[in-house]
Amino acid sequence: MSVDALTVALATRSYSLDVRPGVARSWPAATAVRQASARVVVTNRTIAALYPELVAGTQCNLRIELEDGERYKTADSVDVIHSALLRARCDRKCIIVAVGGGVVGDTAGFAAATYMRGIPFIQVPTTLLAQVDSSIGGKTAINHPLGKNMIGAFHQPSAVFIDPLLLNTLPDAELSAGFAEIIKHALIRDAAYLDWLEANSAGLLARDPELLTHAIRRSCEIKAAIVEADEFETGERALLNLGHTFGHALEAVLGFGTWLHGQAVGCGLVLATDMSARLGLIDSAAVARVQRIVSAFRLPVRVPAQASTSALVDAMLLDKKNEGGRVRFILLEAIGRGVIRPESVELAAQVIDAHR
Ligand SMILES: NC(=O)c1ccc[n+]([C@@H]2O[C@H](COP(=O)([O-])OP(=O)(O)OC[C@H]3O[C@@H](n4cnc5c(N)ncnc54)[C@H](O)[C@@H]3O)[C@@H](O)[C@H]2O)c1
Ligand SMILES: O=C(O)C(=O)C[C@@H](O)[C@H](O)[C@H](O)COP(=O)(O)O
Ligand SMILES: [Zn+2]
Repeated sequence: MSVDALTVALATRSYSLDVRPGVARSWPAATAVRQASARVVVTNRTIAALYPELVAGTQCNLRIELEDGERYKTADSVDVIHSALLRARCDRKCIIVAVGGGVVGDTAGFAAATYMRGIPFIQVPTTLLAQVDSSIGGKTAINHPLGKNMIGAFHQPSAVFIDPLLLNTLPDAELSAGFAEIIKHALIRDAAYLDWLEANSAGLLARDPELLTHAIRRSCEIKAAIVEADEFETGERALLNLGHTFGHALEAVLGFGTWLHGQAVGCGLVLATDMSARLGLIDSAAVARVQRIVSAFRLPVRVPAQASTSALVDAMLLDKKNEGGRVRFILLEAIGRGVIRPESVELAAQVIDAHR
């Protein structure tokens, strides 16, 4: 496996994405960590049991273990973090180190964004999904009972340590979930990457280290470039939401944690491609192809019966991309080329019904 450092170069500052086997252990050496008044590791019980050396020891002044799961990506968990920081008298120079998947990263990141109006944090992502997507770009959020990621802030990490070796312990379903975001990156930006993913699905699912490292690197490059161009999602960053208008609605309607985020996004990618075909933007052969690829990575492609179409449409009406009462969808003009368009929810409802 190769050694790679990528950079996210924002208008105001830059930070590195260090992609390397074993790099997770070097988070205490990061400049931001060395300069901090105290180091607060936020993780969950599963990670703390699997990787005690990453989340304890002399490098860590305080460790906060959250409950594991999407249903704990809540205001209560943020309160647990804030209360622990206050009890330990942490000042504005302390740093939060998020060691975990997207749930830990989003929750700890939002706690960092809001504690004393903002303290620094770094990301040590431990799932494939977090390594290719959620640890990069500074979107932090918690869920509200009425909608996904409804309460949040843009707060960029000071550094990201991406260690592919941590994926050895990841359950198969969680690995597959990460591929939903990877397929998304290919669909919006890089047709050749999709060809490569299609040709290498078996090796990637078998966790071939060379293939996995290539996918992590390519996805990080795509996400970093989009975030650099549009940090606060005033334009093209919304492309990273391909599959999410449907996906977030599925997560909320099924109940947070019933489907993994990646599973909901996988199904959402098929629905968004079908919607694009119905609008004449893309060939209908693309729908069958995207469905085949999503299935090959062991992700769902059918909308479950318990999520009614009307409930899904109601959830889509709450999407953060909506403007002036119009639902904005991310669609495909071609494989490798995403586009953002307001469209009717009636068409979205037809698409949902066609994929029961
Ligand atoms: N901020 C963003 O830009 C962004 C992007 C994509 C997704 N997200 C969010 O990320 C969340 C999903 O993240 P996720 O897929 O990482 O789920 P997750 O954080 O729930 O982690 C998945 C499961 O794997 C376990 N786990 C983590 N690392 C492990 C390891 N190395 N070995 C064994 N088990 C491990 C976790 O304890 C958990 O049970 C969603 O809430 C989603 O909304 C945010
Ligand atoms: O970074 C982004 O921008 C994304 O949209 C990445 C998505 O994969 C991620 O799930 C994100 O949290 C969704 O953002 P939201 O604004 O729709 O809540
Ligand atoms: Zn996502």
